[in-house]
Amino acid sequence: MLKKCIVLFKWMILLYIIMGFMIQFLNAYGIRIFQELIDQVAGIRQLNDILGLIILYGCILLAVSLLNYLTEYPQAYLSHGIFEKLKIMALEKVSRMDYGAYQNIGTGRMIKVIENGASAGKSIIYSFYLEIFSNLLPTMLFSLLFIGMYNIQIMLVIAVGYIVIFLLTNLLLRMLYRIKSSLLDSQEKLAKYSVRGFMELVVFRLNKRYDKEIRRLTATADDIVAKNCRIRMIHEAFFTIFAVIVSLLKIAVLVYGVKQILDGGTSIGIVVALIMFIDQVYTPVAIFNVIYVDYKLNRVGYGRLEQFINAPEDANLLKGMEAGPLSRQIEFRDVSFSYGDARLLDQVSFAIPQGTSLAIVGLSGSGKSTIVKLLLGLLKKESGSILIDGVDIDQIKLNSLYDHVSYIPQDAPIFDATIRSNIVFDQEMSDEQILELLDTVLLKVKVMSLPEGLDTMVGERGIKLSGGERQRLAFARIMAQQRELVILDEPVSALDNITEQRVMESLLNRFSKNTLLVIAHRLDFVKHMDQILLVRDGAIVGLGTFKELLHNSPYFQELWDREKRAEKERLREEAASPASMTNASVTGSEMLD
Ligand SMILES: Nc1ncnc2c1ncn2[C@@H]1O[C@H](COP(=O)(O)OP(=O)(O)OP(=O)(O)O)[C@@H](O)[C@H]1O
Repeated sequence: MLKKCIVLFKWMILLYIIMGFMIQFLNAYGIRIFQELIDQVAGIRQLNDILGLIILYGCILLAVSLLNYLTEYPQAYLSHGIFEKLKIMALEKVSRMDYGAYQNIGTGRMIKVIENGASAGKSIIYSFYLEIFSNLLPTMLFSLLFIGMYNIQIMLVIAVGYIVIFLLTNLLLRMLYRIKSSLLDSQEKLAKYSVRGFMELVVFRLNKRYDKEIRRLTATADDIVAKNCRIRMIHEAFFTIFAVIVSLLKIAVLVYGVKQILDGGTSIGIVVALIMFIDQVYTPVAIFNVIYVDYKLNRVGYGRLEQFINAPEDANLLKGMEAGPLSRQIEFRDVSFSYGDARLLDQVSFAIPQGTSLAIVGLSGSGKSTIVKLLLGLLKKESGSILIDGVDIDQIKLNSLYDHVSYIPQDAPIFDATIRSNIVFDQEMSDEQILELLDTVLLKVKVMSLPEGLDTMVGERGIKLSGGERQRLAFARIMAQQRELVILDEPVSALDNITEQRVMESLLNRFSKNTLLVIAHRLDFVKHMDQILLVRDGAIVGLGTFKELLHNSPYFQELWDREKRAEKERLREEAASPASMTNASVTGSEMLD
């Protein structure tokens, strides 16, 4: 990933490095000219005699200032560009990621891993490699070159000082490593818990979870603060030790230089230049040691992003046979599936001819959504075959299959965008066409009453809409798509009876020629489907029409009786409560408007 980034930004990187070399050459050359100036001033009384040298020195200083300003552009471009690009690459990864691996990571942790990792990746390229090549290397190179011209022995002393500093840093490095690694753990934990708290306001508030969550977060935050303080103190200890070593070195050079001046072996200008060069040559050493520590630490953060980037991908997404228009049938043949070690589906077989409808019914947790996710290729079967027009799903390029499938998942079928975008995605559709669809799902009046109409933002996961409105908006989307296979997971769970009936009639009419697969809890709802698949604890225990199952399957009869009893109970309660009657009729009449 980092290599990809470097290749992507190669021209800007090259420009940045060339500018760095130019600046550092001019800096070193400037010190050299300054030394000549000092030495000439000692013997010359006329300003005119050294005016040329002063002008040259001034020009160098101006050129350095201008170049420093100009490097701001590649600096800003690279630091922000690399950071954002890494985050985009992470999203690209999510687009190809194996669904099971995605489920395992969790959103809060994933966001933190990506943020931390992208920031660490940016620092590795920008604050480490580029800093070395555009600043430290040229500074050291030109400084050593110019020092070597004055005195080879001093060059050697500088080299020894460098080794001492390097060894010291390595010691500190080991300590920092351990703290930083556990710091990342705490930060990811904090992100996980806070994202959970931010997203689940209603559940947390009603269950009074916030106090406990905040206490837990506070403890984690305290831990993060303490670790950051320790990291800072170790960092700063390094700087202090470094400053002491450089000061000692400067004093030694001063003593040695003054002695040489007194013995007539050197000039004042050269001693001043040497002191200036010590700063020049050691600053990169100091910076290198710090950025090396940071680099090692950033490797920890980036390593986590790399782990995420290396998570298994869905091999079928972009590879395999192109799926044409679905024309024959979908068939599950002895399909088994486990979540980890827990076997859920055991040798499931059924078929849906093209253009017919199938309902999957069964108690909660029996495996209905899992069957659908297997059919969508999100989850991968353990054994058996899932045949789409006779071709196993493992051989099909899923991206091409998705052109022929509409799917509404159980929860959050809506994303954070406008009502219009939630329906059309990339299709070209006029407002009239969109409103016609909204009319079919009984949402037109509601949308027209909104100040921003179709351009109303629905909020994260459609939070500004009711549960039923979210479902109906998703229906409008699949009606706009008109694909051959339509899969609905609990499509009417949030609708009242009247709305459910009307919306479902529209849906079944519109999709009468399509293959329709519906997961439903209410059996009443699936009476008119061509086939009903009855699932119990991951096994198929019945397949047939509503009437057939009612005759042949005691389990189906039991579920149907239970539903009838519950319905009667509900009606009795409604009859006994005038308030609820009024409410029910208000809801219904609103919908019928
Ligand atoms: N990612 C997962 N990891 C482990 N177990 C899972 C996972 N997803 C689902 N399960 C388990 O698999 C079983 C079947 O889940 P599934 O969602 O298919 O049930 P369902 O019949 O659709 O239920 P419902 O009607 O409540 O939506 C459940 O017991 C569930 O806890």
